[in-house]
Amino acid sequence: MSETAFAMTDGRVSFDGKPVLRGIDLTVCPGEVVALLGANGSGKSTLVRALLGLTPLSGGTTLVYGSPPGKFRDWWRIGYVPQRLHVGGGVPATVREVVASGRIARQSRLRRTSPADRAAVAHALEAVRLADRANDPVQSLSGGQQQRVLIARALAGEPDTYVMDEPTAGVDAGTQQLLADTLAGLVLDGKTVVLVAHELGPLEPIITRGVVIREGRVAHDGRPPRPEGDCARPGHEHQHPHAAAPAAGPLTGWQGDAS
Ligand SMILES: Nc1ncnc2c1ncn2[C@@H]1O[C@H](COP(=O)(O)OP(=O)(O)OP(=O)(O)O)[C@@H](O)[C@H]1O
Repeated sequence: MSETAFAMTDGRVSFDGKPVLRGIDLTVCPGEVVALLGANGSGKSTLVRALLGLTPLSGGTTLVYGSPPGKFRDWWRIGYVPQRLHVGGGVPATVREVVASGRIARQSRLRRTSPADRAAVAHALEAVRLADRANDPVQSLSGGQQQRVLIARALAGEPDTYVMDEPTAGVDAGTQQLLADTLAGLVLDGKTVVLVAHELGPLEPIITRGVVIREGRVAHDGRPPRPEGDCARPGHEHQHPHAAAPAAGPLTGWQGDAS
């Protein structure tokens, strides 16, 4: 089996005939910490979902550890933190239950929860500092705390590769630093990380590679570019296209050389 986490070649996605990804070539190797950057609506989330096979390609190919997503069986190797803050759906679930669901891909159909499962869940809850909320309904938590639950769910699965769609969106500075410290530990352990970010903030020191997406194409792939302009200022609010008209992102005007 290939140890290349993701390999997309000429990846294309269209929605209602409108091209959103227009020929993406992206390979992610073990131990890389890749930030997908770009303005609102440039296609970052679509790219992440296409890498995971959640959004089908309309052209090109993509492989997860050497297999097309539909044929990939070792999903425990991938820990996905989606962008949406809503967790638990309409079903009342405790924080612990949501985090424990991150172990499912590691469990066989017949095996009951093992001590290793319980230890991994406890460790994940500690890592995001939510152990004291473990028995609370997840809906009773703030948006930022719910984001930490999603991160803990991914941590609990002890995957080889983490895929995080804006893990720091809507979370306070302390939580951003907590996430950065947690990821730094994972990186030291040789884990692979692909994350979507609008502003790197405290994550910047651990990023090994920046991939800037502009209008569905890779505009830069190499050294993480430095943010510039108004959007780089502290306190800048990232806008989502679902909430408002598309806004310029911090890297919109970035024209640096690929390195
Ligand atoms: N399921 C969908 N159906 C139709 N259009 C979609 C769908 N998902 C995304 N789009 C559109 O595709 C484009 C890219 O969206 P995407 O969410 O991938 O961008 P993004 O770079 O992640 O943006 P943001 O930083 O705001 O999250 C946008 O114009 C968006 O409206």
